Amino acid sequence: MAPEINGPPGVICAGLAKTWPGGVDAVRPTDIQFAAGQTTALVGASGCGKSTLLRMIAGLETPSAGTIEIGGEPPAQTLRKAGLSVAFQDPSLLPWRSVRGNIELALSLARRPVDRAAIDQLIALVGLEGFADTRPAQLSGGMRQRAAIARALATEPRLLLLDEPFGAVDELTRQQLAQDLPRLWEARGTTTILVTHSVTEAVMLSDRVIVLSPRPAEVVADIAIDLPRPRAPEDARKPGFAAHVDAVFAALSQAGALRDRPLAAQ
Ligand SMILES: Nc1ncnc2c1ncn2[C@@H]1O[C@H](COP(=O)(O)OP(=O)(O)OP(=O)(O)O)[C@@H](O)[C@H]1O
Repeated sequence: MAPEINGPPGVICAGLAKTWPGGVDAVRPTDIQFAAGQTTALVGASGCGKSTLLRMIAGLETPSAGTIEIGGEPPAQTLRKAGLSVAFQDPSLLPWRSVRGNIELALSLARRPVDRAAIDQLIALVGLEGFADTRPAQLSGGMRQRAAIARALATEPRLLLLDEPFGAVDELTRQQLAQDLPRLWEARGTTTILVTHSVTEAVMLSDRVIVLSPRPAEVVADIAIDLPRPRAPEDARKPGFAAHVDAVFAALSQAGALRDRPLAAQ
């Protein structure tokens, strides 16, 4: 069996670029480093290339140019060691398995012990108590997304990649998750990279927000979110928090990302 990865990995993208077949340039040659154990949000206009960037880091798309190293190894290696989890917009749960069954399968595939109590804790963390034995078709879209988040967390990944994981989740649950998840990532020492359309959510969750230009994506601002943790929903109204949100919006505006389609302030 492959050895375990010890500690959260840093991620280094060097000259990373993606041109889709047909000539659509999604990501311009880009150098980005994600520090070990930090949470970084990627924000930018719709269609700018955020998901493409994240999918390349996940090893799900092949870069047209450049390299990605996760803790010094290529993404495929990290995937093989089950050190990487993804939760994307489309939850892709197996329809014939319950919430618990989907989580158990992820653990089995990662060759991790199936600990019923730990699974119950995760299901409770994402607010799905009472739905452990329910199949995806009987869940709402937001509940399916939360089940996918629980599944992504179950294997205790060293690197967690989240693409709009709360897209269909209701506002109150989003706020709860935005409080609970960073605590878990901190306790476990997870390197987290997330894509979100919400600037407030980016600031609430992250140590750092990277602002991308309209397509093809390139880094236009790199903003440290040096606000104390834990952060609560009411903190969003405090001047320090609002100043960070304003800084992200200013960078988006300067990059021309707000021209056609404003990003949500919430
Ligand atoms: N599989 C694919 N084949 C061809 N083009 C693609 C593919 N996936 C994405 N694209 C194109 O790449 C560009 C960037 O898409 P991407 O999904 O990365 O953007 P995004 O910033 O994540 O968008 P959104 O915020 O709306 O989810 C778009 O022009 C899109 O049409």
